Amino acid sequence: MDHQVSSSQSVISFDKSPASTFKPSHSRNNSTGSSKHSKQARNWEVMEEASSVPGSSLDLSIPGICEGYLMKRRKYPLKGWHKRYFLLERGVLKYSKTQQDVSQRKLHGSLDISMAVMSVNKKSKRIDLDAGDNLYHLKAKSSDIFYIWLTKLSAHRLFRKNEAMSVHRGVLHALSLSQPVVGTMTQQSLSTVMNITWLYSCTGYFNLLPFILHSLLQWLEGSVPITNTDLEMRISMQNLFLEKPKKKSGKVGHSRTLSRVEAMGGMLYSSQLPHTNNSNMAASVQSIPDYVYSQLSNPQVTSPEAKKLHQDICMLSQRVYGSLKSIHEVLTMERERLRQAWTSPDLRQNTSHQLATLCTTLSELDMQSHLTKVHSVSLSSGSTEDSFCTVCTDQRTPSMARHSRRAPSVAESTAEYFDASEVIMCETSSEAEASDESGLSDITTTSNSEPEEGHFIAYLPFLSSNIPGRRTTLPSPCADNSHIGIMTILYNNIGKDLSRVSMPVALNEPLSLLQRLSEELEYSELLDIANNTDDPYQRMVYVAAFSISGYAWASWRNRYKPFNPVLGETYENHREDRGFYYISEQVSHHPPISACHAESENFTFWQDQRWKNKFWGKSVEIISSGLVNVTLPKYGDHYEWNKAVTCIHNVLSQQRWLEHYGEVVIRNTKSDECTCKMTFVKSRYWSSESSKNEIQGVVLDRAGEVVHRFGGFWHEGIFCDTMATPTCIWKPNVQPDDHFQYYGFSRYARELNEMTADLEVLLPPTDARFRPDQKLLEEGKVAEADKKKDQVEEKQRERRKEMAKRGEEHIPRFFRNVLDEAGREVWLYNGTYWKIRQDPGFSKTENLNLW
Ligand SMILES: CC(C)CCC[C@@H](C)[C@H]1CC[C@H]2[C@@H]3CC=C4C[C@@H](O)CC[C@]4(C)[C@H]3CC[C@]12C
Repeated sequence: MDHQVSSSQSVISFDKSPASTFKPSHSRNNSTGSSKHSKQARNWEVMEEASSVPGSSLDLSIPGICEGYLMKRRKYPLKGWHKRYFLLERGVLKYSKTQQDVSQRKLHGSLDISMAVMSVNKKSKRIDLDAGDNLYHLKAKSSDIFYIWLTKLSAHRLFRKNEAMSVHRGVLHALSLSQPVVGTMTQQSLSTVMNITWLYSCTGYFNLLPFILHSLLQWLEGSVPITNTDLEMRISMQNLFLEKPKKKSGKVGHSRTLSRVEAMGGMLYSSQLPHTNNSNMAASVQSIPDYVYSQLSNPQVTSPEAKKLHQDICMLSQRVYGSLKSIHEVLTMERERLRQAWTSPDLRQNTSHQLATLCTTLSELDMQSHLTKVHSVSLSSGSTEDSFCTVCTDQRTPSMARHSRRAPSVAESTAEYFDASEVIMCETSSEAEASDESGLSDITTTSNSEPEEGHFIAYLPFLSSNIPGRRTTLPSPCADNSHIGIMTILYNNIGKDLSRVSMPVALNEPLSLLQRLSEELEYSELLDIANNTDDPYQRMVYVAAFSISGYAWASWRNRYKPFNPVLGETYENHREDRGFYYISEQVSHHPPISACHAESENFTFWQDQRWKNKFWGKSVEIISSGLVNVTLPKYGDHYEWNKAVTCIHNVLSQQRWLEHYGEVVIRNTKSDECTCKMTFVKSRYWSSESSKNEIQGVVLDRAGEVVHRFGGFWHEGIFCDTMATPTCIWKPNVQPDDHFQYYGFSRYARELNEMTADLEVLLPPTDARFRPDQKLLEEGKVAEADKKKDQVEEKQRERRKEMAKRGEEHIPRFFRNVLDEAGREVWLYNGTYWKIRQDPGFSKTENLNLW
């Protein structure tokens, strides 16, 4: 039955102008707004959540099965479509290669469609289902098939919702049975609540569960009543998922009790309603929720049975709440234990011999030998003094240590600035210098060549060092933002470019995207190593590890978004300890483009970040277009690579999580000797947590033969087993214990927005550290920050209008727009920032007044 839809309902009547059958609610925003895209976006419609009238009787009849072939887009990064056999039954869409596979239950995947946002494109006969964790792109061969599926999918969604709603009404009903006449229902009601609770937790809706329990407690304690609409709203918001009970009888368990719930649900519509003191309740179906509500909101309980029921439910709720809390605590502890096991060398040694060898001995020895090499090479590069940016181990005289440094020799501009900053920095004592942070001794002992000279390389990768003089925490912890209805914001702005939507500041972290992008240099030591690795294939492995390391933040940073930089905003990051100078500028506002450039003795790094987002209903995909570039001066290499797709799953809920997927290819434009291909593996719906965030990569020679193989996880580390000895190439730094209270920031991220007295006089006023709303947020003044943010955005709009009036166009100050060899438009650093900073200084030049 190729491309035919079979349905257990013999005739399906459908309307080709589906307005009568379906309720598309919004057009979908598909991109950041090129005209082609917006045209495409107009063809997309987000199907409204199937809704039933509150209080009305629910149609619980099971819609007919629908099955047949559809085209399904292949899983990212694979391109194209393939034919798959689909079966839609009781609101669950399953698929496999053939009908036979489906009937033999050899499934490729399944999706609860009531959990999914459904968007359709009638023109291209496409149906997209986004269930947050799982995304299906489907296409029908003909309009007829398209409309049949659409009808069926809508019917099944409604069915699932009604089913959930009926259970919910059962709960309300059970709770309402506080009248003496139904006092005998106590046990039943309790087990109903128990089982609903169990079901909710089983289906993973921990977020709904505490709400129900909380509301229960509040109600029982006589404070706030549960409102029916509140619960219903939450259920529909969460797309509540409940398996239809199996109608087996006699077995003790949830299926049996559920039948009881159903029976109760049934009772709601029968004439046996409790009505002792409420004559107007009669048997009116419409007014039942009101009745329940009135009971719930009136905790004046009189009968002893009802009191007992209250107490029982109260105790039970508290117990369930308590045990959930302790489960959560145990899981948190377990996670912490695992984290420590991974990071602590002692525990690592206790794990398998192989791991210990891999992680500890080899990696550290290998890294040390590399770094020794790096350092000796740089020392021997014709300089009498240390040409590396090093930090003095003598903590009593940090400024003296700075004096002993000489300018790096690679870039003239860098060197000029370096000298200038030396003088100024030594004159001003920064608050940072007062810090008594230590941690240097650890490092000195592991560095085998430098300590006698009083120097060491500060960027040993596996040993998170406390650089003296930098803050280790933020001025204020982050405010909880879980109450902010992102759903409302997004849905009110459907069809709009999301980057244009102004969001409340409570959703922000106190960093701008320019600062965020500089985090990609957190592990710049990998490039230092690459620039001192003679073997081109090994070199490529380090470059690859560097490209991966720039994604490591994603496990911690899913609750807040960075500030959208204002046009003309800049950000510099001079890291003496890491030896690089980073500068970035917001060069375009719509579409947003952030250009950045970093330079050190061992590498030059630049990229312009243009990204568009695709909002699928539950998840947002961020697709970056600019290439990342790195040159290594010692070998004359110029590497360039694309970025993986970053997906924010469940963007609307607190179960948000980030994933990177796609193929990344690193090419050396100066030589085709070797190429690197990596796959950021997309997690599969049914795969375990432990296989998430995986990366596999190979380094190929000219003939396409594999020379090195590496792999691992972007949140855990990368190993290469084809080197002389299996080597751990990179491992992320340990997160500070209090990271949850501080936006999930790493040590490195906490330092980015730090303003020191010496910096304050050197930075241009356009630097992100001066952005007032961001500063206020950092200090925890959310309301003030919100107000200020509006002002900053308004000022930007005014500036744009003024310029348009004058017929002027904004010209970025430190980057210029050129075409690269492949004809792509790129933004390159014009080399002026550090020069101006040194002479005449930004205080003596004209700067944009951004805020
Ligand atoms: C609703 C809000 C609060 C949820 C949080 C959204 C966060 C996770 C989003 C908002 C903006 C996003 C960033 C936008 C642009 C880029 C550049 C790209 O090259 C890598 C991903 C990166 C860096 C994104 C990472 C994820 C991100 C930080």
